[in-house]
Amino acid sequence: MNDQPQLDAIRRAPKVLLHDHLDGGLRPQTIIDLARETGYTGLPTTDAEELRAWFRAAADSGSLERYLTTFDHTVGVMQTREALVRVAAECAEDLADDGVVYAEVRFAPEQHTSTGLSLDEVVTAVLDGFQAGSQGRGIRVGTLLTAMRHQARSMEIAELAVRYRDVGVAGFDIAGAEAGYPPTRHLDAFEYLQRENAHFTIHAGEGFGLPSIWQAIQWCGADRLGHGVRIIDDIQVAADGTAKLGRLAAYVRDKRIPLEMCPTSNLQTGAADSLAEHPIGLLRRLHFRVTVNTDNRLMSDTSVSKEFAALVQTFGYDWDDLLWFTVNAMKSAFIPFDDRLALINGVIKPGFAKLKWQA
Ligand SMILES: O=c1[nH]cnc2c1ncn2[C@@H]1O[C@H](CO)[C@@H](O)[C@H]1O
Ligand SMILES: [Zn+2]
Repeated sequence: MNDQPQLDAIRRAPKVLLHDHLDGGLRPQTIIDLARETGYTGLPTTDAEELRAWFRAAADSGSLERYLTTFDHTVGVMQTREALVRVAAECAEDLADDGVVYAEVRFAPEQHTSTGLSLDEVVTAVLDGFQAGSQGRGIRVGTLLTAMRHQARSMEIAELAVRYRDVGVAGFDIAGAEAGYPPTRHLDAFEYLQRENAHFTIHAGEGFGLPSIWQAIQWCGADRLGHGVRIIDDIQVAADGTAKLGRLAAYVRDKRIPLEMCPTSNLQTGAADSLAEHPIGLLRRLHFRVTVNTDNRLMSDTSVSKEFAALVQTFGYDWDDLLWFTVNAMKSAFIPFDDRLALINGVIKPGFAKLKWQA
C-alpha cells in the first residue's frame, strides 16, 4: 500500500474545490492575449513566464490589501463577453486537468462592467464559459457571485444570485479588504438571501480576527467561512497538546461550519507565517470541518493538487486525510444533498480507494 501520496497520484484523485476566484486563476498567456485584444496597457510584462513570476512575487506581499492590488490586471482584461467566456472556459479546463470533479468558482460581477456590460451579461458570459469548458471533462462547475465589501452593491448582487440560482449560480459571497469592512455592513443582503433559502459564504477571519468570524456567523448567518483561519485565536493549546475551545470556536466546530482554508494564499497575505504553523494542522486534528482550497491559482502558482501535496509534505497526511478533506468539501457544497451524495459515493470514494491501493 502506498500511503504517502505523491503529486502525480494526487492529480488523479477526484477532488473538490469550494474557494477559487475566477479573476485569480487566469493563464498568464491569456492575460497577455486579452490585454492586446481589449487595449489594456497596464501589464508589467508581455512575456508569459515573466508575468507568471510577477504575479506570484507581487502577491507575496504580507498584507491582504497589497495582495489584492494584483487583481487590477486580471480584472482589467476581463471586461468583454468574449474575455469572460474564455477565462471561464479555461478555468473549467484547468481544474478538470488537475482532477477536480466539483468546483464552486467565484467572481464579482460588479467589477466587470467598466466597458458597458450589464450585470446580467457578465453572469451569462461566465456561465456560458463554464458550460463550454466543463463539457465532457468529468467536472461540474458552479458559480458563486461575490459582492465587494468596500462597495455598496451587495443587495443587487444577492438578487442576481437568486435570479440565476437554477442555471449555475450556487451561492453568494463577499470579498475584498476585511479590516474596516465588517460583514454586518451587508446585513440586508444576507437577510434577503436567508429569506430566499439561498446559500452564502463570507470571507472572514483572514485579514481580520474573531469579531469578523462572529459577525459572519451570528449576525449574518453564513453557511461557510472563507478562510476562517483566525478561529484559532479562540483556541488555547496547553503544553501537552490538549486544546480548550472558546465559545465561538466550539460553536463553529459543533455546528460543523465548513472552513474554506487556502494555505498558500494565507502565507502570502501574512495570515499565517509558515505552512508548518498554519492553523490547518490544529484544526484538522480537532476535527473542525476543514476543506482545502486554492483561493487564487495565478497569484499563488497553485492548484488543489499542489495544496494537498504541500500538506502531505508538512503534516505527513495520507490518502485517508486527503479523502477526509475532500468528503468534507463535498458535504459542504451548495448543491442539493442528493447530488453531493452521488458524487461522494459514486466518484470520490471509489476514486480514492483505487489510488490508495495502487502499488
Ligand atoms: O483571499 C481573498 N480575500 C479577500 N478578497 C479576495 C481574496 N482573493 C480575491 N479576493 C477579491 O475577490 C474579488 C472577486 O473575485 C477579487 O477581485 C479580489 O479583489
Ligand atoms: Zn478568497
